[in-house]
Amino acid sequence: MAFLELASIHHTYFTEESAKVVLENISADIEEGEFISFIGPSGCGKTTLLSIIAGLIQPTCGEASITGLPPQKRKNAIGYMLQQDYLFPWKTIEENVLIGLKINGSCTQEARERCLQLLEEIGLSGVGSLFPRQLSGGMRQRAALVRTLSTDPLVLLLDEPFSALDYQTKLKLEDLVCKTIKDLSKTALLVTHDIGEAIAMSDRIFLFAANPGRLAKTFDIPEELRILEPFEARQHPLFSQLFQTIWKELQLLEDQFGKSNETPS
Ligand SMILES: Nc1ncnc2c1ncn2[C@@H]1O[C@H](COP(=O)(O)OP(=O)(O)OP(=O)(O)O)[C@@H](O)[C@H]1O
Repeated sequence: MAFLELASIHHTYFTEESAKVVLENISADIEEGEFISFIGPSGCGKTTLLSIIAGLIQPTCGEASITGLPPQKRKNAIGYMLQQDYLFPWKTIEENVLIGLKINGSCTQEARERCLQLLEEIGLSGVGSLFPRQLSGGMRQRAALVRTLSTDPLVLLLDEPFSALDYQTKLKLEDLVCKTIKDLSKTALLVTHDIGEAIAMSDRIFLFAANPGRLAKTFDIPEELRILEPFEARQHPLFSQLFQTIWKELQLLEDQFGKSNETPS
């Protein structure tokens, strides 16, 4: 039995005028500790699928389930990190990082120390008393990662967490986030538009087709790349081969998506 199971998920958004089928028959098994990236044309439903996995949206049909976890333990099983850091500007970094624990009523001395340790490991020692405005975008996003990890979730959902950062910061953060996630043995699902980022960080890539969103292909990242840090993986000859293969597949899907969106004359 898989750790995280997506079972025949369909989702339709209903508005007053119409019903839009966004996801169709998404099924996949994800193992504990796997890092999976979701890529696909804009609007194919990647964020909707993450929201379903997070339990923020109830799918029209099907189910996303974390096996072996009783319902009362699922509440804190998932951490969600977004493109924007959403740190509270009036709170210090330490207060921001600990906020999830406080809301949960689980801000024990041990949990607090674990968070502060994580801040240090992620290169943010000494910034706990500063306010978000006093940090760079990359530092704020690192603080947001620590906040996401503070409640010790089993599954991390990462929705384009690096897309608002400059290229150099993004590359550095990819290495750091990958290492942190591996060291803590978390299961991670990343939504990205960056094929290189997906190849460099993941164990597998799910390529989605659009209109309606469905799982078109799965790519297993070769062992030679998976053992490398993302930055090193980008230099490996297999990286560019895989990049080209996925790029071509994505172009085909985007062409099909474009055609399916054309209105007949
Ligand atoms: N609350 C909503 N109500 C109605 N339609 C919605 C809602 N949220 C998203 N949609 C539509 O569902 C489709 C999928 O959206 P979603 O954000 O999941 O796609 P995505 O693949 O993450 O897109 P992108 O890559 O551009 O971020 C889009 O057509 C979007 O307009």
